[in-house]
Amino acid sequence: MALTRFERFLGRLLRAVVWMLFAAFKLFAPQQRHGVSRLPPITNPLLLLSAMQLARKIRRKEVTSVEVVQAYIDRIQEVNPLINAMVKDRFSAALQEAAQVDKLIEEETGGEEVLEDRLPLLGVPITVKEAFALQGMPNSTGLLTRRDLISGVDASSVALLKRAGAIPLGVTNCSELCMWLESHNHLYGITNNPYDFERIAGGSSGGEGSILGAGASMIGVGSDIGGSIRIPCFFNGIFGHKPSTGIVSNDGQYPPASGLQMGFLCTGPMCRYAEDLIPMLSIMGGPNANKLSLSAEVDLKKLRFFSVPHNGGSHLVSPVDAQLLQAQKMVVRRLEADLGVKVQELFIPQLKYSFQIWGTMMASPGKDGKPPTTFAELMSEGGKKIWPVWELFKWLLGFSSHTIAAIGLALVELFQSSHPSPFVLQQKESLQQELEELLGTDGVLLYPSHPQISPKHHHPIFTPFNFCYTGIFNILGLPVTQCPLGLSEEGLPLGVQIVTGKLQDRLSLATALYLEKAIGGWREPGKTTAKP
Ligand SMILES: CCCCCCCC/C=C\CCCCCCCC(N)=O
Repeated sequence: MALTRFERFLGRLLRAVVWMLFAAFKLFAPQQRHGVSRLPPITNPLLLLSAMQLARKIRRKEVTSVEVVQAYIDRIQEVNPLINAMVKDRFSAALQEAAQVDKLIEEETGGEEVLEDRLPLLGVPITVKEAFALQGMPNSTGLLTRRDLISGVDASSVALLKRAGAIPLGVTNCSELCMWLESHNHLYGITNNPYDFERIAGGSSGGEGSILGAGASMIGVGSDIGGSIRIPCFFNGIFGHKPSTGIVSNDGQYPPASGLQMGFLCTGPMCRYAEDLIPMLSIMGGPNANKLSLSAEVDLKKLRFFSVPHNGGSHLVSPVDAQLLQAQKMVVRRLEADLGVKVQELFIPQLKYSFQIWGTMMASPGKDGKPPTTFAELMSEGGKKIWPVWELFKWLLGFSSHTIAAIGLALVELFQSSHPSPFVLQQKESLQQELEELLGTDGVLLYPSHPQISPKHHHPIFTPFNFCYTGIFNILGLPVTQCPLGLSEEGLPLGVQIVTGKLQDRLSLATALYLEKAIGGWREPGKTTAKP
């Protein structure tokens, strides 16, 4: 049973309405104006080292932690007024902690190896998405009603990074309730893309994406239930990893997942240099990281590679940008030339239903039979669930404390059927089986990160389903590494998702490391406009 004619008609109607709204928006939307159009260049060479290189230098006393932390504070102070990525800092506490680190290193008698083993990130600064609890910092997730909430403890993943010696510099912006492609809310405002301030930094971990892309942080913590690590990593030209389900604890982030969503939400690392992904994942995963055999050597020549260029033409989703298709082809050529492997191009028809699969599974009750918390409940004010239609009315008059994206999601929820379509469930099952068989323990799949290069601010309102290029892998529980692939003709980041079988994270991580060397990885914004 395929989609009914009525469902297809509804899809087309929706597209027509969206394009009419988009045309009206283009005509009347106010343009953002910035005095400065480019990010200032990076002048301090410390900002161009990976976390692993810096940690080594700090341990060897080649540089002090205070110098490194101060370098990052200076860079944040220089760029944050332009990108609005960090929403609350803890600079003086971070400098004090850095001074303690330097003292500890001075007094350590066991040698560098002891420190490396016990405290692999000793003295290295880090940034954290505001949706995670970080002691002493706000944890509003962009909700005005949570504006005074200060975390008393750390989220599990943040605690593990701190225990490894990392020094948090502050928390970064996200979309309202972490459920949108753009990082915008009425508490902190909108985050800009460091490559073009008129474009989005992505969401929901967009503050992390932007601050990392701007060279004002080198490692950060993000979360992803539909692409919230991978979309901002893609738009800001950095690396990110959505781990296999169940490896990194999701405790201590808001909102908590409910229903089946607990199995789709993943916490993971975001960083500028690929070599930091594995150490961060090992730390953030705690004992669970052992399931991934991250230290086992990967011989890329022995892997089977596949490339899927698009989702087969869903009418809800934009076609994949020609420059992204070209970049993915270039990766295929490099893999074939450098490694002598044959990359097989595939079309997987079930991917066309990615959004329907994601939507159905996200709305499903958990194993305990309880339905997930509704978006309107999460948006509640003074303990009362909001009324989406009333909220829309308020928004039109400029009185709502919520973004149009959050209101839109609460409205869509009203029309969601409580009876999942058997056709969609069947597509999900067959896709899961096909991909698990295809990838096994040695398969690597290349898939676009998103059909579009970073859009202009607010434009995702007209293309809300595009996120399903990333969201589908949350439902399937597969690990994905987001890898940058140079810049477009307009100087905006290109990229690709690298997908592997469950618990085979080391394969996509090794492929990303290779591609960083082959293609160049993160590029400093405003410096070069280079095609891949
Ligand atoms: C104002 C327009 C709103 C229309 C809403 C249309 C429905 C689209 C459904 C879901 C969009 C969710 C986007 C999720 C982005 C990433 C989420 C994440 N935390 O990983």
